[in-house]
Amino acid sequence: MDDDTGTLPPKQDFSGWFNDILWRAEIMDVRYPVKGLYVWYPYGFAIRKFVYNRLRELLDRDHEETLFPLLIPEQEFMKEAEHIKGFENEVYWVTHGGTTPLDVKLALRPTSETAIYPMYALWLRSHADLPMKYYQIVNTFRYETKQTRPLIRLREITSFMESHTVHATWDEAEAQCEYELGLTKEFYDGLCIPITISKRPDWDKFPGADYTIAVDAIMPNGRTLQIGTVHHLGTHFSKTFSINYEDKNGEQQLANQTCYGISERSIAALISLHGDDKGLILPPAVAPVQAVIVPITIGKRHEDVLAAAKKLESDLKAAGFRVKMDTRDMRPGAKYYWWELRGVPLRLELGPRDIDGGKVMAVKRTGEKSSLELATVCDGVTRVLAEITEGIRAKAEEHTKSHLCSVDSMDALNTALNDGNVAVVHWCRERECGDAIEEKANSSILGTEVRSPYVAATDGKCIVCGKPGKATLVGRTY
Ligand SMILES: Nc1ncnc2c1ncn2[C@@H]1O[C@H](COS(=O)(=O)NC(=O)[C@@H](N)CS)[C@@H](O)[C@H]1O
Ligand SMILES: [Zn+2]
Repeated sequence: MDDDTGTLPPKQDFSGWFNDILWRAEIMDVRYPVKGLYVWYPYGFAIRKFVYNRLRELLDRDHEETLFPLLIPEQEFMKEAEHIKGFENEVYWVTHGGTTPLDVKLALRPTSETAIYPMYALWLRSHADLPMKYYQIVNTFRYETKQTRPLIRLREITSFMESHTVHATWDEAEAQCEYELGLTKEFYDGLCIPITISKRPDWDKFPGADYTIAVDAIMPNGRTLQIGTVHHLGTHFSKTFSINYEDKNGEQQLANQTCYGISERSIAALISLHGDDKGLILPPAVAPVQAVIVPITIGKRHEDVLAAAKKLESDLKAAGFRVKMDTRDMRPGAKYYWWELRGVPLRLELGPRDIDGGKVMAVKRTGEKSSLELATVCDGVTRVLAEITEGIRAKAEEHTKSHLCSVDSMDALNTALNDGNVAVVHWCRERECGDAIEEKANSSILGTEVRSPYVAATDGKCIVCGKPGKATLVGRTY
């Protein structure tokens, strides 16, 4: 879309790199004239399509997809006290239809509990209707006052997956929370994104929830990004919205609920964790173009090379790969740069010598080169793409592991965070020690009950008061 002026900043300058890559790799255009609202370029939207196709595949094992209205009448939105408190400063209101003032103000959904739950109250009658497990992927609106940033903190969240489930008992709802965490782990494994899972402190849980378990990624600069949350809602909302059912004994029971959300932050983490100084590096599973064929047509064998390249392209497409052939009138080197910037995982270079030898040069976006037999090129490409995936995963795991460090003093905590790490401390879970940790180290308590292969769930002395404490993640967040 934009002619290329200059080059991408080094990834070391992460925020400069991230802002630049969004337009250079044609992900999102930030020039839309409303703060916090951004435009998907077609290429970015194609990445979103593959990422969310995968999310739908996982959700559809256990949920059904629905779609609820965007506009929520004030009286429904204002029903649940904690929910209102949590969102009253973030909700956008529609007050007019044309020039006619509306008799009832309508909220633009910041999340859809108050749109969905009045309908759940109509749908749910008997225990036989349970469990109900529905999700939608919609845009939601939050008047964010912290710094907005494309893909990370938007005022229109364009790709908001929200799951809302209803269960007969608290325990069944808890089992669903665990199920959704497992689904989220599988989703992010598919994107080669290492995650930490932890239970948010009470002061940071979702408004109206019994508890919140969050999924965080450690970004290149050591700050953490919350890329998913699962909330056990208990009967908070079913009380407010009269979501009850007749149990086996004919008694009316309040339902127990969960809700669960993932947004385009998943794509922010994908871009940020895997990219390098040359641009994006996309795991083949979600790459709109998995392999680009570049015919080397310098010299007289022009026709042979093009014919062989066309055959290669059709063979690979027939085998189900997403392949493009680049025959633009450009120097090969300029083509390489163009596709590397867009994170295409594999480049196939085909020249006269390759054809004569019945081979094609396979160049991984992660660096290594190897030559594949054209006769078995589909198996070769399958193997090489799998190697690329494992290379991307290993690099991200190494990054995450090396940015987690255990500390047992406030000084060491400050140093760890200033060095761009996430700290593992012991915390007694008392509010005042929590406040001390957050204030003295300018940090956020991410959570306890930490689940990560790189964090030992040990007990120890609270870093503030010395009383028995639990392993706790502390970081600086987006
Ligand atoms: N302004 C925002 N921009 C982008 N993503 C956001 C924004 N606010 C929240 N998210 C993402 O959306 C997820 C769900 O949001 S939430 O508030 O935690 N939870 C809910 O809204 C619940 N109703 C579950 S859907 C968060 O984990 C976070 O990854
Ligand atoms: Zn303490």
